[in-house]
Formats: sequence, structure tokens, C-alpha cells
Amino acid sequence: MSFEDLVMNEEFWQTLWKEGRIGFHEGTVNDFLARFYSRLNLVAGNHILVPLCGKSFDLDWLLAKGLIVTGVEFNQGAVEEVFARLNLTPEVDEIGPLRRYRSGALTLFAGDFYAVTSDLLGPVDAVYDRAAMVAIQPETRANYAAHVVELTGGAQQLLIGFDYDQNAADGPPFSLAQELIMQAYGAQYTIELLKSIKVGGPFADGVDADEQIWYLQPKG
Ligand SMILES: C[S@@+](CC[C@H](N)C(=O)[O-])C[C@H]1O[C@@H](n2cnc3c(N)ncnc32)[C@H](O)[C@@H]1O
Repeated sequence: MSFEDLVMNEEFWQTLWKEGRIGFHEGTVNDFLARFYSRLNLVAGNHILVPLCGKSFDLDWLLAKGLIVTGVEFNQGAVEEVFARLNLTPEVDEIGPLRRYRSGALTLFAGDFYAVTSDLLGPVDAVYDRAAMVAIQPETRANYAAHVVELTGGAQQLLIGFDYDQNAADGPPFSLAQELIMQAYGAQYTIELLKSIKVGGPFADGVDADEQIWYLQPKG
């Protein structure tokens, strides 16, 4: 990704947060996560990475499962809100361009996902991607996928995205049909559709979309 792309991308998201245009934020745990979490076969103490986490209540839900949870999010206010609602007072330090907030099993990095390194994360058992890959511009999607794989050693994933006619509406969320997931992750993972439902929520009237949850299993 060029520096220019990166800056434009960050400005775009910071503007949405500043203006409160965060229709992607759900007021409760994601239904697909609650229904299909068991597929990850995680136990308390396992470490899950939540890229582009926003201020999602999925973070709280994963913590309540006893997991070690690490999220990454551009918007510092969103990160601080998560700790506040959990009644946690984080330790905060600066690591290069990232600001790291830590309390107990929860670590959130405020900053650019591409600045996070595998050394900062340590071993990762699973990735939970809800509306993260679909938030990435299609031209840079391969970079995103490569970074996820590099950070986690290709850990298993639950991936929640949308599939719709990209000509009928602009992203984000960008459409993520199976072949696009295959292009990005097919070398490392087998890809299984767990559930697909029709949705209208984040889309303009008249655009049919499917919300889908995928299980990405590392190959051999
Ligand atoms: C569509 S939202 C999804 C948020 C969250 N996963 C949820 O389900 O509510 C995408 C989020 O990713 C953040 N974001 C986008 N690109 C990022 C990047 N390169 N590094 C860190 N955060 C990023 C945005 O600020 C935004 O909050």
C-alpha cells in the first residue's frame, strides 16, 4: 500500500467516527459469532486477534469466554470506549506509531493494523474478522490478507462478510464473494461457508446482499 493510500484510508475512517457515521457498529454481540464460535474449538487462555475491531461488543463477548483478546483499530476514542464500558483502566504505552492499551486479557492497539508486528502479538490461536476484510479497499485486500497470515502464522479464522453486486452499490463494505476470499487466502486455507443470510441493513434500497460467515481452516 502506498503512503498516500494509507493516509486517505485513515482519513476516511476517522471522518466516519468523528461524524458518528458508524452504522457498522452493532449494539450487541454479532449473531453469527455467537452461533458459530464453537467451530474454533478454543479454550480459555487461547489468544484471538480481532483486526479492525472498532468498539465492537464482540470484544467483550470473547473476553467473557476466557480468551486473551487483541484488537486493532484506527480510532483512539473507540478503543478508550471499550475499556471504559468494561470498567477497566488500561496501561497505555506508545510503540512507534501505535498506542497500546492493556488491561488483564484485553489489549487494543490504537493505530494502523499494518504497523502491528508478530513480535508485538505473540502466538495467535484464531482470527475473528467481522467487517474487517470487507472494509479494505479491493486493491489492497491481498496486502491485508498477507499481513493477517504473517501476523498469526496462518491461524484459523471466522470471517464475516457481505456478497452483493458491486456495480449496484459502492463500498465499504466491499463485496466479498467466495472467489475473492479464495484469491486472498486460498493458498493457506480451505474455505467453508457456514451460513448465508439475506440482509438489507448496510445497503441502499434495492441492493440484495448476503451476509456470510466463513470458516478458514489452515491447510495441512
Ligand atoms: C466496518 S468497521 C468494522 C468494525 C468492527 N469490526 C465491527 O464489527 O464493528 C471497520 C473498522 O476498521 C477500522 N480500520 C480500517 N482500516 C484500518 C487499519 N488499516 N488499521 C486499523 N483500523 C482500521 C475503521 O476505523 C473501522 O472502525
